[in-house]
Amino acid sequence: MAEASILPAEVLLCKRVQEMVLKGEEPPPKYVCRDGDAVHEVAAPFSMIPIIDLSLCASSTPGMGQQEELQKLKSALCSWGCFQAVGHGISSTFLDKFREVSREYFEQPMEEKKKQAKGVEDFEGYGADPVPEEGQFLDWSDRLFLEVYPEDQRNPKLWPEKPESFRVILEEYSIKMKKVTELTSKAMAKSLNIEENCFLTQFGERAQHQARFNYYSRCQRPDLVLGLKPHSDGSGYTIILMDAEGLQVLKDEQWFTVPKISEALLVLMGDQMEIMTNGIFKSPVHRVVTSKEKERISVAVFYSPEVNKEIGPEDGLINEETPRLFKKVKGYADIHWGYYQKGQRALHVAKV
Ligand SMILES: O=C(O)CCC(=O)C(=O)O
Ligand SMILES: [Fe+2]
Repeated sequence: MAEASILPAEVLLCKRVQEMVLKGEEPPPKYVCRDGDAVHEVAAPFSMIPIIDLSLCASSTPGMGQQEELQKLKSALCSWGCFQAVGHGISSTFLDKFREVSREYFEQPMEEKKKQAKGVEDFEGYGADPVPEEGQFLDWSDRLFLEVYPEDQRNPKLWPEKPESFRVILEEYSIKMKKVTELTSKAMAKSLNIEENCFLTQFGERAQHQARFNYYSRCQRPDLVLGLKPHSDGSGYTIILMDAEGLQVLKDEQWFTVPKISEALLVLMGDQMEIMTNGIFKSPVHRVVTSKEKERISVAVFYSPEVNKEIGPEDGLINEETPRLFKKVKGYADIHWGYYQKGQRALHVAKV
């Protein structure tokens, strides 16, 4: 432990958490960030984060409960900032296949994963997030980060060739994700009674999809170490597939565990949707806890407006009663990243 305490973050981040666990190493001090806040935790009852049927919201023949579903969607995003999406058009069998191949990727020998290894300060590839600012804690996780859309932004060298089915399945998932983002963006606009394509237009033709495969190794000290530190996403919104509980959302100053629902995708607002909805939808602070018993896998797809596109609150959401809260912003993802590395939120930067 004495030796570990002098290791700077740059050095620790060259090692994979998975390797430390296999070698039976204790979490080094730079990973220790919790101070007994566990007492305030509540496992969210199954029904607290609403389950929304996207196909019902999208149907072009209104009726049959569409208005109620849209109302439920709006209310979920105003309070929780997230919802569990079903009726998204992806079969449970395929979701399981995608979970499985993601797990197989991380369970390969380190030599295989090192083919996608990133430099400590790079973003894309296999490894950990770049070194945070002094004084920030490290996350008990390894991840593979890949650009997915626009297609010309992909870095094929970083798309794993093993497991053999990885690329084909990721490609298929990506195509399906495009449909899910279209359904979701339209449903959100409809729920706010604004033109159904308005968010799609703001995201733009070259909207970004980035996939982040997260592997949270088992941890001997879940009371002291987090899988992912508290943060809000800098995306427009994020679509998360998980294979176990562990993700927690902050609401009314309390952490709530997101239940795992096999057939559902968690859709979580990022800061840019909070801006585009003039603060009506909330971009929630969330974190991932660690577990002694089981490792956890998740795949987050960050859906963000195209690079260099100015975004801002929808005109239809601004009136005398609800005046403009946010300015138009450009390059928000980069601004967000700067604050993220300091363990801070960035949203104030966009406030009027
Ligand atoms: O692992 C999860 O469930 C959430 C991941 C997450 O919040 C992120 O990658 O930004
Ligand atoms: Fe996140």
